[in-house]
Amino acid sequence: MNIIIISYEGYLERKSSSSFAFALRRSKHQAREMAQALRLLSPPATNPSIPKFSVPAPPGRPLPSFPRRRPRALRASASLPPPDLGLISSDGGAGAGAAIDVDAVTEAEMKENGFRSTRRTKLVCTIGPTTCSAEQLEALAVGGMNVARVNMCHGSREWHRQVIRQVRRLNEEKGFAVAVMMDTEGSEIHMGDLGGAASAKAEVRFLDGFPDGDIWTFSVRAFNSPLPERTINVNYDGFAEDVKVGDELLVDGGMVRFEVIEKIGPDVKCRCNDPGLLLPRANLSFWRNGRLVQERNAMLPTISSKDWLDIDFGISEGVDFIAVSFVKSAEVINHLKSYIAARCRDNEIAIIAKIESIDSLKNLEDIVLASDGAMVARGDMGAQIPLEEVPSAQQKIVKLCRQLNKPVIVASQLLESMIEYPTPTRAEVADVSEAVKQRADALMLSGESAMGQYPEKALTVLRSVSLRIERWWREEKRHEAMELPDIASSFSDKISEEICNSAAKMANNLGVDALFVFTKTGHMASLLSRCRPDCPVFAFTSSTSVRRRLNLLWGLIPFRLSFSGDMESNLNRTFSLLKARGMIQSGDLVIALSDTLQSIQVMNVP
Ligand SMILES: Nc1ncnc2c1ncn2[C@@H]1O[C@H](COP(=O)(O)OP(=O)(O)O)[C@@H](O)[C@H]1O
Ligand SMILES: C=C(OP(=O)(O)O)C(=O)O
Ligand SMILES: [K+]
Ligand SMILES: [Mg+2]
Repeated sequence: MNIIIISYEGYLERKSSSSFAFALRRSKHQAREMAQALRLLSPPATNPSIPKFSVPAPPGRPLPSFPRRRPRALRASASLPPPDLGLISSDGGAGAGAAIDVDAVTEAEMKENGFRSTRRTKLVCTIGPTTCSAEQLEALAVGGMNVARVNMCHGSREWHRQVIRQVRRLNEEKGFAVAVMMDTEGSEIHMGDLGGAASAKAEVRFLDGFPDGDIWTFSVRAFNSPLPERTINVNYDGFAEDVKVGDELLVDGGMVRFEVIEKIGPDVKCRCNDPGLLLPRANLSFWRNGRLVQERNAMLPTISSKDWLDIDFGISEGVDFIAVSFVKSAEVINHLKSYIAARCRDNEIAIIAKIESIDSLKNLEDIVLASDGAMVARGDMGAQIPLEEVPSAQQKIVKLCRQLNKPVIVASQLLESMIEYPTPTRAEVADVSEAVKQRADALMLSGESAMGQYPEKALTVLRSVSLRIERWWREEKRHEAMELPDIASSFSDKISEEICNSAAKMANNLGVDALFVFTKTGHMASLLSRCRPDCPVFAFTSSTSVRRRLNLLWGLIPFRLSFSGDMESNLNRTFSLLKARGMIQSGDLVIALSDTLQSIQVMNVP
């Protein structure tokens, strides 16, 4: 099949020469004439002088000129208005059956501030005891939560089921498009549940000026509740055999530290060296001579038998993402993907690899390539590599994911102090800004939203810092010259990639208001997001699940809309639907792409 590109009045389209004559519609008459003039309709064998992908300029025709945009009326208030919670998929008066699904929060934000200033960085909130009610979930959705994460380390399956269904109900009834991410427990070592207590304090006192830490027993024995005083259950049977006297035991990535002082059968006695709060089911790791010990626990499978049951549960509840804890190699991701493909009709679950172990850093590129996205899981990573190496690992992972076109989430302790206090530290704000400057796709709250006292305030901080830093980036015009390597695996993908790279560049150079992409699988939308263009990307897809998954990607505003292969009618319908809802205005300058036609078109909204 020979590929040609036709251009007329700001419109470029890719067509196979065989289907070209049929596909031409009346409105493209000029392009046909032009193509004929250039003898593009004859096969290249007889026309070897026309190189592939050359975009011929119409002879004697001036470049299309773009009327200047009308400035958008900006209102003074920068705060997020309450969303219009009306019937969201109504067609806005644009004709029966012409419905479009729009996120209620985004719609309100766009009406208020114009779409140039919508937030590009996506926000993930871990749901826990303080945020699991319908009202609290709604408050987070209104506050900008794009993805709700449930952590299978904690809570019962029934509890998670209620949360997932509540999120779905909110989406259906109130017009949100919050995606659900299930995070596996993994088979790493962790503490038991503290016999029901919310937390316990491990302390260090001073006797005659010398530190004297509490002695705690970490045991693999099964206890009847209540647990004996200062006793912690450990979930891994090999624990007591694997640790040695003198080892350092890190709880929760080093938030509390102990030294192993004695082993008595299944009991390991430890003295607290660095005091802190012990939380139920906190992760445990042990270090010897300044290095992480990975003995038999390194042989445990990444996905435990309990994880497989959780994954089945996630599939049956229709989660959008599964985040896999402590990934060591690409193999486990491939295995999980084929498991899901065999059980899930349209392969509708995206797999996020959590980068948190030494092995995952060693095999980073293979793992990221095999996955649909990655998470910089700084909590456990900080217990596996020296803390001072975490920031450079983060930067490396974020950069690699962008290059390989995989969404990346920066997670853990972004606003840790807000678990207890209503205001973040300056250092936390700087950390959030750094992740936004690195242009990560998403930021994640853990304890801040799962069990903290100020979940909505923490989300507000993420939202406002993201908006401010993104604006700063645009105002300073600091287009970073990141090399985006070719990633296409087929010729057709290569075309999509070139179209998206060019469209993003054109969008910046022309100062367009928005990129529109009509996408079936979301792939072309992801390629646009990868370019991090200055303007927002409106992604139209006919699948509700693709739409929810696109919610994780930087700069994308996903809409659900059924569309045809006819770009002209798609665009006309989309324009009138969005205009009727007050989301775009006549005169807005738009670049529209389609992945079925592999086309690119520059135009003003009529
Ligand atoms: N479903 C839940 N039920 C109870 N507590 C939870 C739940 N999810 C999270 N939490 C609490 O929030 C804290 C932070 O969540 P997260 O970072 O996801 O877990 P972890 O601290 O185990 O890595 C947890 O330590 C736990 O105390
Ligand atoms: C996100 C992380 O994983 P989890 O909260 O499940 O331990 C982390 O370790 O940073
Ligand atoms: K987890
Ligand atoms: Mg972790």
